[in-house]
Amino acid sequence: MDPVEAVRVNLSAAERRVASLAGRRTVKKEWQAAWLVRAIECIDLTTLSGDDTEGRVRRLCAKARQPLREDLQEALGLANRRITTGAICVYHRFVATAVDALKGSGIPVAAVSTGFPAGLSPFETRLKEIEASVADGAAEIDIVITREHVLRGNWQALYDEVKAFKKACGPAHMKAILATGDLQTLRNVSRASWVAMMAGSDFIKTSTGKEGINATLPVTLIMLRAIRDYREMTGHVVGYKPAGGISTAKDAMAYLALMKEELGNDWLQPNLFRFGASSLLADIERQLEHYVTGRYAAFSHHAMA
Ligand SMILES: O=C[C@H](O)COP(=O)(O)O
Repeated sequence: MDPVEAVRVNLSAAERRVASLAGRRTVKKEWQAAWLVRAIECIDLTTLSGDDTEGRVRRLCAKARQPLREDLQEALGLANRRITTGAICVYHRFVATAVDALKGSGIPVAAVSTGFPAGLSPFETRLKEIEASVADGAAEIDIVITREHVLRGNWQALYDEVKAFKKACGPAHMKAILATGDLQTLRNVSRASWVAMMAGSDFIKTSTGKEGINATLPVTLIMLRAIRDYREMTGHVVGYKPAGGISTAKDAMAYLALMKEELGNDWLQPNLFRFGASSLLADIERQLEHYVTGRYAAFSHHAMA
């Protein structure tokens, strides 16, 4: 736990670094369109509502297969490119439905398991939920950590928990949701990131989307630096997923710029970067339509599910 104990974070430097982002990097016209297409390919298209239904999940899967209207894709000169979202993200109950709806597409299904969003159901139940999601065909499992372990500084307990979740995932990729809005300090965010990576997480993810504060750029900076330092120390490459409240093309551009500057182009691919988002795609499609036609469509023209 030495690297975990050694973590220090300079809050004002992190805020300054993030604040300078918009002034230093502007991406316009065809470059912006290209970045937005890449953003689409990195979306975990998500529905995590109490009123989710099989019908909604099937419609979302159809959208994941064809996230950009054909005429827009053609106008962007991408008619021959197969564009899909990075994954679909659903509750365990809808994994089998999504796997069926995505058959033949190669699009993975991610399940939020382990008593999402609070992660407070019995430990054995959480392990069984992971196993059930994998058995139903989930290729990716988004686990939630026990925040109390972080708040009490019980890093060994956090490590043991995440390690057990990873084992239960078997061949499925594991994304560890840190629920950063609950962790009180950026130092805790960094320490939890280290522990989650040491315990074998394939991705670290900010939020469930249900905390009071979800993904932010300062939190992202801290998590990306942890990923970078962890790679330097161990050679292990870990992906990043900001989630919750990312709903505009402008937000997406800021995250992509930070990824590029902090970790480089390798992290601008769906194997190492995902947006967890339910409504981001609609705004990106709207911006791309504006780029192609010069007009903005109503949000309802780009309905999600
Ligand atoms: O993991 C994904 C989040 O739950 C989605 O959050 P959002 O609905 O704010 O986009």
